[in-house]
Amino acid sequence: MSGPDYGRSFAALRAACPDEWSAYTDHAFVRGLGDGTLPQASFLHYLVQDYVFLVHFARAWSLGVVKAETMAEMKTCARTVDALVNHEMALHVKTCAKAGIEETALFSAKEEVANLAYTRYVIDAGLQGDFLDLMVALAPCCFGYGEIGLRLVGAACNDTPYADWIATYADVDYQQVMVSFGDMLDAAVIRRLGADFKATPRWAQLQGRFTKATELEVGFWDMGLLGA
Ligand SMILES: Cc1ncc(CO)c(N)n1
Repeated sequence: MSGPDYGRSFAALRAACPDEWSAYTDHAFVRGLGDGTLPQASFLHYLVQDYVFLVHFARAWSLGVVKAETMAEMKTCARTVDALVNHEMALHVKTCAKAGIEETALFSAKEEVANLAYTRYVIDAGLQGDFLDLMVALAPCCFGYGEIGLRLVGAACNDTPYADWIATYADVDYQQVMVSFGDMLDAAVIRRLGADFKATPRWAQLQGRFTKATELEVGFWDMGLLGA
């Protein structure tokens, strides 16, 4: 199954871990969002955890500003922090408010282990490694949700209660952020590893980080299903 065009680096990373990638993007939780069969309690449980996730995820992207080597890299990272904290999280705040959960409760929600493991893995990739280590650890989250959003919005079921969630990730603004992230990632990879990046020893290590982050996304969906 091919995905949206978010650049060469992402296409190569995704193609090298097909099992992990489909376990993530075609997870039972995702199917339940698409056909509306996901229990509301599971969804709310996930969404509260995802708010906490986005707090730490925004911290990880902020580290990208610190590790950037070009103005284009810095701008993409700064823009993504803005998109996360000022746009994507609005979905969580609005949806939870309708269910009677206030934003202060979201901010102080108890973080589950699968959630904590994921974001701290990403932050550590950036602390221990360089800009590329950080970017490939961030990539599955961003591109995966872009791919899921596009697939679900094109699917038949119109009466899923999760249409707002789907619309957030299928939205042209989110998709545009993904396309520019993909362009920036390609440029960052070529700048550091050269056009033949896939032949470098470094690429195998970066692939390992991407695959691990993809596995941690699967764990996040599992947590969402179990928590309700
Ligand atoms: C767990 C997770 N992965 C990716 C995204 C997309 O930003 C999200 N909101 N949550």
